[in-house]
Amino acid sequence: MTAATTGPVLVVGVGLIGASVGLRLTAEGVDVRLQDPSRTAVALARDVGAGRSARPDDDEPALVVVAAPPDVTAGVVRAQLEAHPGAVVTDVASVKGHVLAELRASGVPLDRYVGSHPMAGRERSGPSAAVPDLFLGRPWVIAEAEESSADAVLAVRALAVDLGAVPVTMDADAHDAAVAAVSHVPQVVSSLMAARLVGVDDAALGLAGQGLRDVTRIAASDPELWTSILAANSAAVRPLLEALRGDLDEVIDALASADEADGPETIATGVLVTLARAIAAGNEGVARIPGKHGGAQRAYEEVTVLVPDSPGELARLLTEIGEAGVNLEDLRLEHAAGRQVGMAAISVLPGSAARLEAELVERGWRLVV
Ligand SMILES: NC(=O)C1=CN([C@@H]2O[C@H](COP(=O)(O)OP(=O)(O)OC[C@H]3O[C@@H](n4cnc5c(N)ncnc54)[C@H](O)[C@@H]3O)[C@@H](O)[C@H]2O)C=CC1
Ligand SMILES: O=C(O)C(=O)Cc1ccc(O)cc1
Repeated sequence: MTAATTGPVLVVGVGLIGASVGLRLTAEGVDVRLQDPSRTAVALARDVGAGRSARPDDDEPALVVVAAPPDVTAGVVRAQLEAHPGAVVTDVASVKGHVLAELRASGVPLDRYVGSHPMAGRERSGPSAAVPDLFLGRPWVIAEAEESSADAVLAVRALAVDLGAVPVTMDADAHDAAVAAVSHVPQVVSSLMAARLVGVDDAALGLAGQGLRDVTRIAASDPELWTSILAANSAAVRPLLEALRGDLDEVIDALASADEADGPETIATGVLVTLARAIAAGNEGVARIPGKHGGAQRAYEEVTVLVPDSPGELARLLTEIGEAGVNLEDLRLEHAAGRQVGMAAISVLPGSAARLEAELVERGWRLVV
């Protein structure tokens, strides 16, 4: 066993996140027990290999991981602190300030409690969507409170590391402001955008490309979970949405002026620059998103290859890129609706694209140029 987490670990709430924690810890040889008000969820989590059902006569857990919906998390954490007086208790709820405030108000001693939040998820929920590598390389926020003991903090950091994540220390309020900007507001924007597609006719949707897919990917998320997250982080999310509404109003006003004009020359002064600034500000923002290894985003070169839609073709392409001695930095697949071919956009280090293109053409691949 290589894990620093020795267990036993009790996972309370065995949906996507809880069962993913259990899967990885079980694979590391840790004794994991599963508990959930849904007996089906427990049985399913057990079946996928996340651990075994908790029993009333179990010995005491060393660590309890609460992975229940955010609105019930504080109550469940409190019950676990009281039920297991020797255990460290953490929770993984997406909002931290609300949970901590509720726990403080309850008066329960918090030395054995350390809130946390893995920045990893999927659009699907429940134990059947669990995967052991969900947290690999992802940030895991450790939102220690003033009351948290050093030992408890160490145990939760060790858990994050054992799950392959990268622990990041932040206090609860800073965490909530950060996730409002990088996770919660993007969810609202994506959902609202996707909702606008409901009335769009099929012919128009057939023209959709990767741009629309990129903007709406997370709109497939679970409505119940996100209702709970947004309600619990309303104080941090609302001002950002108000600022966004201001930006939208500026763009709408500019478009209204452009609409009234007969051509670019007659558009009122300042209108076009408003539009250009909106897009340029987006360029500036997107350049700030860290790249795949967490550092500043790198400018990769991209080679786009047509891949026949038949078994083994993508694997053959990847093998041949390796044989060409070029390191694949990233891979994006695009599917053209109704066509028997896909497009693989291969990101490579600057300076490598021309060589890779030549190698692939020589091997008979068709490139999109
Ligand atoms: N889904 C995601 O992408 C991420 C979710 N989180 C957080 O993880 C937590 C769990 O989310 P998911 O696993 O996605 O949800 P899920 O819906 O897959 O699973 C939640 C589980 O909690 C159980 N549950 C409900 N009430 C409970 C209670 N009172 N006590 C114990 N268990 C209870 C449910 O029966 C269900 O099995 C949430 O707090 C969420 O904010 C954190 C990071 C990412
Ligand atoms: O937001 C993201 O980028 C995700 O990867 C999914 C996610 C959803 C909810 C969370 O609390 C944390 C992460």
